[in-house]
Parts: sequence; C-alpha cells; structure tokens
Amino acid sequence: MTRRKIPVTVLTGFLGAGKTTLLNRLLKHPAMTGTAVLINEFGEVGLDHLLVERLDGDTVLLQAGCICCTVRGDLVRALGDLAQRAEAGQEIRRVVIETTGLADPAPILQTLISHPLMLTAYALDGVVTLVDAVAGDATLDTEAEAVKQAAMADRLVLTKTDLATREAAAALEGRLRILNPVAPVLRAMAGDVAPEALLGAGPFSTEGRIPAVAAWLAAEETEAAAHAHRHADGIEAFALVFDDPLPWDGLATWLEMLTVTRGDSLLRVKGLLNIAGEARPVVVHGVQRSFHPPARLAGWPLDHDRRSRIVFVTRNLPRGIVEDGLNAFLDAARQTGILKRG
Ligand SMILES: Nc1nc2c(ncn2[C@@H]2O[C@H](COP(=O)(O)OP(=O)(O)OP(=O)(O)O)[C@@H](O)[C@H]2O)c(=O)[nH]1
Repeated sequence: MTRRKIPVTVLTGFLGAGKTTLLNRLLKHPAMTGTAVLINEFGEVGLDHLLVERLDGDTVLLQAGCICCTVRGDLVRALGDLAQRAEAGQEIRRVVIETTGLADPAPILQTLISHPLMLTAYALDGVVTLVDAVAGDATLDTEAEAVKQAAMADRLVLTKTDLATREAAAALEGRLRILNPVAPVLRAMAGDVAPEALLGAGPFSTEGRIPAVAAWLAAEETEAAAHAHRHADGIEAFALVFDDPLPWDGLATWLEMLTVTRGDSLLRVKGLLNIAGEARPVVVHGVQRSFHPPARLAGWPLDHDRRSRIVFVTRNLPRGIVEDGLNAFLDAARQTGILKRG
C-alpha cells in the first residue's frame, strides 16, 4: 500500500507580520487536527514555541538560528523524524513550517522541492506569506528577504489592515500584485482566515512569476549556496533575562520610547514577562515603530521558569545600549516605587 504523502505548508512573512497569531487561529480549526508544527526562530532564545498554543499534535522547535542557514540539516532531520513516526502509525496529517521572519525562502523551497525525502513522504502544499499592512511597504523597500517571501508565495495574506488606512492597504496590495502576479491576496484580521483559503495551494511552480524567482531557486542548487547565506550587515538578535518581577510602568515607558526613537533599528521586540503584581504572564510585541497592546496569557507555560525574557532583533543597535537603557529605566521605576511606598 502506498502511503498518502503528507502535505507541507510553509508559513512565512517578515518579523512581526502576524505568523504566530495566524497559526494559533488556524490550529484551532477542526480541519487542522493532526498537524505537526515546525518552528524556527532567529536568535539565541526563541519564544514562539511558548506562544504557540497547541491543543494536540506536535510542535518541534528547530535549533535556534536561521532556518535558511540550517535548512539542509535541521529541517530535513525534523521532517525525516516526523515521516518515520507517521510510518509507525502516528497520525500526522499535515506539517506547517513557521519560518523566522528573516528567512530567505529560496533555500527552504529548493530543499522542499528537490530533497528525496520530500519526493517520497511529503507533498509541498503551498507557501503562505504574511505581509504587515502597516510596516510592509517600508519593509519591502529595505529587506531583500521580505521581497523574496512575497514573490515566492502561493497565497499572500495582508495582516493588520485594521491599523492601516484603506489607501495604504490598497497601495500595498497593488505593489504585491506586481511582485507576485500568481498569488491571491487575502486579508486577515488578527489571523482570522479560513483554512481552505490557505491550504491546497501547491505544488510550487515558477510559471507566471517574476523571472527572479527561478533565478533565486537555481542559485540554491549549488553546493556553495549552502554556505553563502549572510544576513544583512548589522543585524543582531539577543535576549535579556530578568530574575525578579519587573515594574510595568518603567518597562512600558521605556519600550514605547524605544519604538519612537529607535524604531528604524528595532526590527522586532518580543517579551514574555513576569510583571510585579500580575499572576499571569504578560506578552509584549514591538514591530519596528509599532508597539502592540500587551496581552495576558492564560498561565505560565508548563516546564518553564518564571523569569522574564525579552527578545530583540536589531539593526545597528548593539545589545549594550539596549540593556543599559532598560536597566536605567527599571532602576528609576523601582526607586519611584520605593519613594511612593515610603
Ligand atoms: N491590530 C492587529 N494586530 C495584529 C494582527 N495580526 C497580528 N497582530 C499583532 O502583531 C504582533 C506580532 O504578531 P506575531 O503573530 O507574534 O508575529 P510573527 O510574525 O509571528 O512574529 P515573529 O515570529 O517575531 O516574526 C502581536 O502583537 C499581534 O497581536 C492584526 O491583524 N491586527
């Protein structure tokens, strides 16, 4: 008996575009039962595996680093492991790969199109690319990876249209249609999109796409390409960890100030926080110049200590400056608290 090939969907989009938000909504849908999720994050400490709420199934965290640099190793190994488990009888009906926002999709696609494992056990079901309606236009101007993500999509999803003007969203959609004439452009508010609109979008084809797509894929076929990926100069990812509960006032003021003054250098901020006086963890998100409203999680993730972690992806903004600035604000906030109590 030949086994059914497991469909694989690639979920991509630049930093903070809304991938995890959409994935969380999607996974709650009955059509997504039996979905295994592979998550890859850029940087020394990822948070997404803690922020993806699973009801069932597998979530595999690919080694920290960049999926486009580790793709020929970790990704293939993780897919091989899942294929073996499916062979042994575990229900794995679908795989979704959430890439880091900085991922170049070309090496991922090249691997998924041509690796022997993919040809025997899997079927590429489509590339879904999310584009932030607020930050997307500026991102396409400066980030080569974002352009490739959009051009290689089988489905484009415009997110955060609630935060953008109608004109800005329409202009961005026009730009996306030129960059990618074949992918339908959908809109999703807070990740709300029907699975049918995203699934079954493959197999990948270069037909009708801008000529650069075929060239990007061809460039990945060479052995040298495996070692040639270099992210844009000056990009740094780091995590700050705090043992004691943090004062919300000092932290919020500092984060808002940082997004206003250094928004161009601040590609992404993501924090899982233990806030003084709060029983539940608080999640904060900054995307370039936007600071999204904080959210409380239902509880602390199991097997996770209660230290606060804030992950930063910056360009030309060194860790030391961020760390010193935050510590100064926190000290000031603590002292004000002491004075108030006194
Ligand atoms: N207003 C609004 N906010 C959204 C929407 N979609 C996502 N967000 C917010 O955008 C922020 C980033 O969303 P994530 O889902 O973490 O983005 P991501 O693409 O997974 O981020 P990385 O993994 O760091 O690249 C969060 O605060 C979300 O709540 C939307 O349609 N509207």
